[in-house]
Amino acid sequence: PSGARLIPDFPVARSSSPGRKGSGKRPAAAAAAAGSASPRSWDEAEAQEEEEAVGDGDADADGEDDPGHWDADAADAAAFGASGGVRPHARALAAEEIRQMLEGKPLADKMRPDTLQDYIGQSRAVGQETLLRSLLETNEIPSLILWGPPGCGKTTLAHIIANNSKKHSIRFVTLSATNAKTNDVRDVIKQAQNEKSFFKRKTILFIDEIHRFNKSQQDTFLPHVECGTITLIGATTENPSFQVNAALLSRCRVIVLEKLPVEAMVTILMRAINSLGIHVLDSSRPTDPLSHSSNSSSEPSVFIEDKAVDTLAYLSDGDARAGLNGLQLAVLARLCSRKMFCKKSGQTYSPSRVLITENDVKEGLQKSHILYDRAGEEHYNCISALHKSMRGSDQSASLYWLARMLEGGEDPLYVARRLVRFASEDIGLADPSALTQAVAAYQGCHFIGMPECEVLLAQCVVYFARAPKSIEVYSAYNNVKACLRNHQGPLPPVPLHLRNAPTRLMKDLGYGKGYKYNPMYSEPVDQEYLPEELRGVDFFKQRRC
Ligand SMILES: Nc1ncnc2c1ncn2[C@@H]1O[C@H](COP(=O)(O)OP(=O)(O)OP(=O)(O)O)[C@@H](O)[C@H]1O
Repeated sequence: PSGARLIPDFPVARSSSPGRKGSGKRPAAAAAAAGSASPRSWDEAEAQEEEEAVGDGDADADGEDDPGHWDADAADAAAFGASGGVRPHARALAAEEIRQMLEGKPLADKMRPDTLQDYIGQSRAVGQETLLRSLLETNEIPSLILWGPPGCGKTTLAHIIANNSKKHSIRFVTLSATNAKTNDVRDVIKQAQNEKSFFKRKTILFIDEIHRFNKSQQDTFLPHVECGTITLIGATTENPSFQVNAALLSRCRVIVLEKLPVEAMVTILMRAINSLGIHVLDSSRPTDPLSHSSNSSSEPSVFIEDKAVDTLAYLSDGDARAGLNGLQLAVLARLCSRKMFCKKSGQTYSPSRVLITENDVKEGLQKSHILYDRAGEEHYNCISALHKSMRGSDQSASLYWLARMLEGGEDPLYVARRLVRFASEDIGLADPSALTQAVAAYQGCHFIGMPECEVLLAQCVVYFARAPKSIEVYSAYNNVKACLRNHQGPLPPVPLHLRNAPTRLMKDLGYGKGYKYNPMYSEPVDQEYLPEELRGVDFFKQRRC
């Protein structure tokens, strides 16, 4: 992926990053910091303020003891020398101010854009030339299904539509299929009918995670979408062709949102970083003059390494919520550990700089559980570990890998599908009811969703770990497939006696001739079922034919 080159693996200490110096290329975060990202803040006035050149310093030359703390004098003397790559952004904010801004509501919610202008990426769905964009601009909102991976901006797009609709006196009601009941939907529809008939007001109903509604719950909307009582906007991470009723789907426009690319993630993160008044250290410009902080308070300023931003953008895997929350955790953890550090060492002196390093953001991501990458390698590693643990009849390990996936946000249906496969591949005829168990677990997960379905999967996983195993059928079937693959020349014809003969002509050609209908015989029937050239082959015994 393009993002891979954004995070070359070089040590934290700037003095040991010749690769970056030499390449002359600036990482995405530094490039964004240098100009393009438009600062946004909770306080618009602050964001408008002219950028000031603030802060200076660098990490400890070895970056080991406590890379997050250093003081201006030490930094000046470090390898970075009297120069550095501090990229100025918004007004210098003190660490304490930043900590207060980060407490409470998740950063991702605070940063949720209100307008399409601030909505990053997704140009295929809502770019300038798209139909949806013109519809949104003229406030002609069709019923929509927003389909895309987590954190790519589905709810945000709905939020932007809601903002716009309110300006045009359109009601916007939000329900989440994770906790709404059918009666809640009925109430919304009833109110929408009243609003429509008495006040001629339209209602847009946004249902988050619409795939969690079962088919009959989805049927509740159908007539009301049809007659225009409500405009439905559903958001789903699941393929709507399987998870949304066909009839409902045909009345909605499906908008496919994509995983945010690394560049878009950098822009989103940089906006948050600017809003917080955190400064980015540009490692590609080691000779920039280090200016002293313009922060008037005695509190330290907060800095982040540009490679930390790039790493965050890359590891967030297109999920802006994960990236922003990872940033929030990294900054908060670093600010809190600064306090602890001072306490522990009994210092009264507070370090004048706080640096967020690449390691801090990696830890932040781990804490927000997103290092479990649902689309990438970790997804396959964990399912493989689960499969092997069940095969090895280790029930504890099986439960562990199951929980690792589910707690990491894995789709329970993905796990359930693997269990169906395992039931036949590894247990097979040693316990044929395993297949029934797996299919039942799949259906149960489909009915009740997470988190309730986790115990269904846990039960099935333990059943499978404890079950006797047989690969007899699986191996025999593989032998048959190998036989077909290795066959030279045209495949042998189906023996005439095994062919059906529904017409006179076929009978005349010998179809079905000599076939012995088994139920007519009380003793075992001597009859060939394989093609002539395979006579005597036993796929259950041999590995290859
Ligand atoms: N395209 C975007 N532009 C700017 N910010 C975005 C964008 N997409 C997501 N974000 C940020 O990420 C946060 C989470 O996004 P959002 O809630 O829209 O994701 P979602 O696709 O609905 O995810 P989920 O399926 O997990 O509910 C938002 O609050 C916002 O701060």
